[in-house]
Amino acid sequence: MGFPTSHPMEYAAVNSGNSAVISLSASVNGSSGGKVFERVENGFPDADQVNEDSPYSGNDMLVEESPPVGDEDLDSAVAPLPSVSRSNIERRWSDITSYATKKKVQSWFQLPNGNWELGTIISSSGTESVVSFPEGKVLKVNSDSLIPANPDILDGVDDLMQLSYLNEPSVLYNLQYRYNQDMIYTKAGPVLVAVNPFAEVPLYGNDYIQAYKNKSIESPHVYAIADTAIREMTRDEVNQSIIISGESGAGKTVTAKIAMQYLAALGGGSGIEYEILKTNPILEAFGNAKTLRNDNSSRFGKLIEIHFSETGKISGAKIQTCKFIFTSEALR
Ligand SMILES: Nc1ncnc2c1ncn2[C@@H]1O[C@H](COP(=O)(O)OP(=O)(O)OP(=O)(O)O)[C@@H](O)[C@H]1O
Repeated sequence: MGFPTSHPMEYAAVNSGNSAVISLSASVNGSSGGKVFERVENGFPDADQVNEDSPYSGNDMLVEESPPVGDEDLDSAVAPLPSVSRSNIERRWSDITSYATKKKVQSWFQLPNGNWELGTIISSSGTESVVSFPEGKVLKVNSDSLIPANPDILDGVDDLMQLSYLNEPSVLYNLQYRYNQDMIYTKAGPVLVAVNPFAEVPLYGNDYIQAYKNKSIESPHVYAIADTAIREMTRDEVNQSIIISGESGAGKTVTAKIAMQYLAALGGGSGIEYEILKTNPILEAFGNAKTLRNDNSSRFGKLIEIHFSETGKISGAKIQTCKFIFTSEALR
């Protein structure tokens, strides 16, 4: 299976980074403060709970050596490795390849052109492994260059933290798997990763806003992030911030507008929300320009403060802009 390069997709991450900021401020007791996120779990099983086959287990591994064989007899071909004993944690964690071999799972291998290719290890002899790739290609590769792939059952998980193996090709594969089904949003713990579809996707509008408001839908979405922010602001009486970051053309401005639409739908009523939304075209008229990466590239940073009254309704807004200092690359 072919796979794009290490950086196949542009993305914007909501709640991480440093480009556009939407700040929600509650008007209660003058309290203020940013959102404090919980620590991200690493997604690996508890060391006490894993079985003895796992690379996370504290037990030494003992496997035997045998010559490599062909594709046709995978069951008997897999597993033979020289006897090794591992005594420290560092070696244990780095020895995922032999675990993969033993478990007959697939591994990622990076081709010279940067693409990741998913293959099946058919034999391994210490430092070298024979890997079979799609279309009958078989390569002998350095075992250290193999990166474990996740089982098929984890394809397209909502949250990258659910992946057993959290590595670059697995993350890219999962994002692409979801993207192919118009699921452009994926969680990475408290962070939302958005892959720019550069096309209309059926994920927005009143029906979706109502669904996220009623919590009848749980898929990762900017609406869900905005919903959490507004609810936590109301509940804890603490100001909230949504930080949207990504490279030029990743979709930060569009993402900010989507978040503002949700906030306007939930906190609207007085009509002021429409005035806030209407500031976007005016700011863009003066501050955007066409570049190689983006036909409508913001040439300034934005801090949008949305103020809420005690009843949870939007009472005002303040938009601050700041100049960017561009490198020659970014100006193209
Ligand atoms: N959710 C989305 N759905 C459809 N198209 C999108 C979406 N997000 C971004 N796009 C497309 O990508 C283009 C670039 O997005 P946007 O202007 O938001 O990027 P940006 O990260 O703000 O870029 P810059 O930093 O250059 O201002 C948009 O004009 C739009 O065509």
